[in-house]
Amino acid sequence: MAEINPFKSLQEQIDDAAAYLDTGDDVIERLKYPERVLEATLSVDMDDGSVEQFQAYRVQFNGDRGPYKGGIRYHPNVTQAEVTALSGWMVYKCAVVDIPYGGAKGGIAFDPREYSESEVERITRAFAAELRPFIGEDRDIPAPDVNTGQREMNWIKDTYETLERTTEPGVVTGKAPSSGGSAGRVEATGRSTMLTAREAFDYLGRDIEDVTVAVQGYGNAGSITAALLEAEGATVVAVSDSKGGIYAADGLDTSAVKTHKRETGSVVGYPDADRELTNEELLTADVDLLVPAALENAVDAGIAREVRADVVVEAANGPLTPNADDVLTDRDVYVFPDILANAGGVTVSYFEWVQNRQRFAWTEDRVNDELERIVTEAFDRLVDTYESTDVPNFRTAAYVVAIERVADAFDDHGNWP
Ligand SMILES: NC(=O)C1=CN([C@@H]2O[C@H](COP(=O)(O)OP(=O)(O)OC[C@H]3O[C@@H](n4cnc5c(N)ncnc54)[C@H](O)[C@@H]3O)[C@@H](O)[C@H]2O)C=CC1
Ligand SMILES: O=C(O)CCC(=O)C(=O)O
Repeated sequence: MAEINPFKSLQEQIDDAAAYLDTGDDVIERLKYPERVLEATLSVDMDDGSVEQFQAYRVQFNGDRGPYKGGIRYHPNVTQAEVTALSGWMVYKCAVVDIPYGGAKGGIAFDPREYSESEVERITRAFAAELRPFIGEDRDIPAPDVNTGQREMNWIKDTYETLERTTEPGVVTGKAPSSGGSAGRVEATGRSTMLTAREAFDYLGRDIEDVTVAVQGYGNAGSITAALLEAEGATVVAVSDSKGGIYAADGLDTSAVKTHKRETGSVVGYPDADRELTNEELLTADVDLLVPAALENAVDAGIAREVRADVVVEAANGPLTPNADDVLTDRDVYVFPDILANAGGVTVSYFEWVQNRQRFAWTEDRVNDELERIVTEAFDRLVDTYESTDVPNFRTAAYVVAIERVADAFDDHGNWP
């Protein structure tokens, strides 16, 4: 497959939506490019006494609606183009669910599984020290993404607070509750994916209890989506991770699969599966709902022609190439986009930030109720836009809603010469 630049995909998505908006071309052009890119080379001491260098990025794409917000990814394939796309998707995601943030994203190009815990800590603290002048609870607020979680967020908060000689828990979200993290943040991304799927099948007049599901990627987003869909009565028949997939016609026990992955490092080898699947077999499995929950560009046009699910709900950011999107639209497959379906993560990050600023912790029930309200309202707004305009699909509907909100904020605050 030819390499697809995710930043170009983002720009195409914006252009697709712009055709349905009155927003001026000059504003649309501005909304297609990042405001600021930080690239840092981190020189870090390794356990054996050597020094290794790591490329790190933080892209602040747009701050018209509030402080920059978005996760930090550790992965060998991290590039400036990828981080830029991810930062742009954050802008439109925050706008779709109407929370008061702009968008940013960060990443370090390395595989943390190849390093000791103390090496990962030094790499993270080195990055936090470089980020220090650019972040802050009113400026730019990092959070977890692929291969990062509470541990890394706690280190970033501690490094920042130590260097700034302050306490500012809202400088990052996705922290452990002991460091000011919110109840429900770990589950939040999967919860919004489940809520989007539930609303989608309801909208299509179908019972979630009759739905079979395949989930690509069994990390934070994928495994929680699978568990919450199972709790809603859906049957999760196929899941995968970077080592391969598994299938069980009568349904997998999502919790037992998670335990197996924790103990062995993969879903592969789970003893109660009927058989193993390749990545492509998983994406084209005969199911009602496909949830891509791994990385960008997982589904290209060739795979899209073979997808048998008639509903796709994106837990990952950018899992479909633009051509795959076109193929699925032509085939009348409903795609509910990432900027709605995985927005639960940043929404509960927002709740965490509010709690940090108020020094007042919410209960998990309150977090989940507020999240459900925000996701269902955003879903309804997308449906209204989809039905009242000529947009071809829910992704374009989502960008129409989001771009309008960002452009309004830009218009309202005016421009510098
Ligand atoms: N963690 C969060 O709060 C949020 C995550 N997301 C997005 O969700 C996606 C997954 O992120 P997380 O679950 O946080 O990461 P994670 O690191 O917890 O899990 C990623 C999973 O994807 C699997 N994977 C990687 N390559 C694969 C492949 N080719 N085929 C099948 N599985 C593969 C990995 O083995 C792992 O199980 C990313 O696109 C991320 O940007 C979006 C919103 C928030
Ligand atoms: O929780 C956050 O602030 C951002 C999560 C994230 O990186 C994402 O939604 O892709």
